[in-house]
Amino acid sequence: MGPTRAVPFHRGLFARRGFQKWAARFPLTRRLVRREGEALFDLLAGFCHAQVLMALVQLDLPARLLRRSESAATLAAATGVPPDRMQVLLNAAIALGLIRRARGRRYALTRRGAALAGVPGLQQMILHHDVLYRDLADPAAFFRGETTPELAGFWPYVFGGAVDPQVAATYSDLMAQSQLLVADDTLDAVTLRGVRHLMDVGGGTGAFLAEVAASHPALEMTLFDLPAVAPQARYRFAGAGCAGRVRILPGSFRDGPLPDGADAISLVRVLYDHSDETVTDLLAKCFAALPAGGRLIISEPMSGGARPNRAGDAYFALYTLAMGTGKARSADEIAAMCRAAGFTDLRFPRCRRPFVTRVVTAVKEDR
Ligand SMILES: C[S@@+](CC[C@H](N)C(=O)[O-])C[C@H]1O[C@@H](n2cnc3c(N)ncnc32)[C@H](O)[C@@H]1O
Repeated sequence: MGPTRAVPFHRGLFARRGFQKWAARFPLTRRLVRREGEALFDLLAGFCHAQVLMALVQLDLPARLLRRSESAATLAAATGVPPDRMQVLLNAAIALGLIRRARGRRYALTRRGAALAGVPGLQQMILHHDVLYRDLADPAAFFRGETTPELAGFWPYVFGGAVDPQVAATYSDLMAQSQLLVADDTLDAVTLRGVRHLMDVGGGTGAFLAEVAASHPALEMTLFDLPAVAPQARYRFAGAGCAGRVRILPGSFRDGPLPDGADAISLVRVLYDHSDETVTDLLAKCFAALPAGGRLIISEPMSGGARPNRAGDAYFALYTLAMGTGKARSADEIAAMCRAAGFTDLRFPRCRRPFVTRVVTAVKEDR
């Protein structure tokens, strides 16, 4: 047996109980020790925090408390939760900054709680986490790749098979609800000046194009998505008064070339669902479909790459791993794949909320 590798000095020190005890009292280190301890405890308790969030949403408390403040007894009676247990839940929600005590022994939402009630798609997102929870129940086995995650079944289209319209409606609704924030942030980050015709590939039920239509009245648009999904966009475009400007093309980007005619293509939350092989093929098809000078806009949550971030690397990376085929890629990885497809002028515009989406743009060079 070879010699055991020594634990680096300062890490070894921090791991020692005696040092922790001393450092927790010593004036120059006690703040650091407390901060580190709290951060570690927060990680340890994170799954309870998430379940408090889930319980609030399942019991519809954010919507109730958005309307008016309520007493614990009223909330208990309305939800079928015994009063003493409702009190535990309310205290937990107060501790997490979602609920506050209001006058007359009532409870109200904080600003964060109001955002939970009002941000489109957030509650649906939380509710569908029951699946991901089950998938992560044995995390070591999950990371070893020894489990069969359920989440893959929730998003059946990624495997390229036929999609049941009922199932498609469920996931399209979840996507459409959460699309509004993504659309806002994407449109803030990129300019469509000079674009004549935008094709949104994997555009779902049209939430992104409906937002684009509102701010770009002269733009022609095409929505391309699977036959079980794309036709649903009709209703949204009719409601948004832009049906005359949008062509809806049902099809699969796995099956043949993409339709041409657009001078810009957007891929919003599409790449991270798919394997490198599928993404390579899709980017090549985007390149082929665009004219010289055409633009590509990619918007989705991304990994931080060499500098991992909480949203991309401690959430979306696990989510896409559970889906089985997807992958949270960094902006640099996506840019490299775009270059390999022939695109140039790769840009990384700043996004307002990188935990919602990040953007990479590219151009098919005008030779
Ligand atoms: C995660 S959703 C994103 C939808 C929308 N862009 C958004 O951000 O809300 C991915 C979309 O890609 C579509 N999609 C998946 N595979 C596809 C394929 N092979 N051809 C066309 N669209 C596909 C799905 O139907 C779905 O609408």
